[in-house]
Amino acid sequence: MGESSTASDGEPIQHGQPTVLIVLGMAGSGKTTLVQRLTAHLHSKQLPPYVINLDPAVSELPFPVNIDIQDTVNYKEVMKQYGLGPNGGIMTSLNLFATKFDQVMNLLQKRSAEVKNIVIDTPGQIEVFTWSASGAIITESLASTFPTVVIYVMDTARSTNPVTFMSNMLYACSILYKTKLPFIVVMNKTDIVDHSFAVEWTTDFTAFQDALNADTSYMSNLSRSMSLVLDEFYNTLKLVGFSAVTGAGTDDLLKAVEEAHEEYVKEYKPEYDKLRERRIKEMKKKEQGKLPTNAELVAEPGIVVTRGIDGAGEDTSDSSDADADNEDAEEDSFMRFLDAKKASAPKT
Ligand SMILES: Nc1nc2c(ncn2[C@@H]2O[C@H](COP(=O)(O)OP(=O)(O)OP(=O)(O)O)[C@@H](O)[C@H]2O)c(=O)[nH]1
Repeated sequence: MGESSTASDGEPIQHGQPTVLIVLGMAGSGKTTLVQRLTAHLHSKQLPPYVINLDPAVSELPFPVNIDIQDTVNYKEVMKQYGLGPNGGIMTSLNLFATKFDQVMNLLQKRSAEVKNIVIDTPGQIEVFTWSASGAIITESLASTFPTVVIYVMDTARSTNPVTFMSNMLYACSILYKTKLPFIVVMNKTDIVDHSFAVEWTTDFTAFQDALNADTSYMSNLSRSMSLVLDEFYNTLKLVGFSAVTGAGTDDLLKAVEEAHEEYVKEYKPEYDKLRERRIKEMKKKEQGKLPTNAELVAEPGIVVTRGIDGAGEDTSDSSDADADNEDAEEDSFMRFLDAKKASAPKT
């Protein structure tokens, strides 16, 4: 387990509610290096964060971590046992870990008075987290308990083409739709290319149009229209230039995190409070209506020894109740969609 911040008399410092930072981004954008830089900075300010690694396939973590998915789930073993390739292995490992996330939440709640930030590194394959039931479960669990913020990391040097920039921004916007949380775009690697072009493109519509002017392709025309559509997204966007290698922009990033924390409390918390109440009601209903099966009565939970989750039980199931709920909801909505289609189809 990592250290907690301590006062000079050795007593833990009480910090109020911590902010959860979910770090997302395309493979190679610099998520892990950013977490490393941020962690080192916060340690130097005597504010060590609580760090969770959710990437089961990372070979070496360059920062101290409190909870590591790799201590609970063996990704290579998962691939072998389920006959999966690398992506399927990562997805299934995250599913298995999500079934244990209530234990992670208990640990976080116990430590919440002592830490100011909870930092979460996610798998390189961004869709494994953003488009999976387990990613949604983890995000909802965190966001219905703590002020939670998404940090979307972009590689500045690889976004200087306006069409590429637009496709990355559309992706960012789709993640905002999925997570429904305050959103910070971190333009990383500013030691290679300054991010001022991105600030200009997101604040001055004509500057972006000018950048596209030389190009008359279909993608370029589409990007032109899309920049108008994204105007509202850009208006509320917190865009920060950063270099995970040099540390430039760290203060700006922390300031944006503070603002996003406030935004969560004002704008997003009421929705997440409602969601939590609904979940509690659903759980109570399930508990009342469900009798334990014979298997549940005799089952001895296996123990996985982990650095982070003391006494976490090994789980061999491949989906949780919450996963199933989510799938049910998606199936219901798909059935409604089909019914609506059938009803509106011209009669032959
Ligand atoms: N010049 C420069 N290089 C960086 C910066 N941040 C990360 N890198 C480099 O970019 C590469 C990818 O960085 P990672 O931190 O592993 O990126 P990631 O997003 O965690 O990658 P995945 O784990 O594959 O998703 C590494 O070679 C880093 O050294 C930066 O601010 N500046």
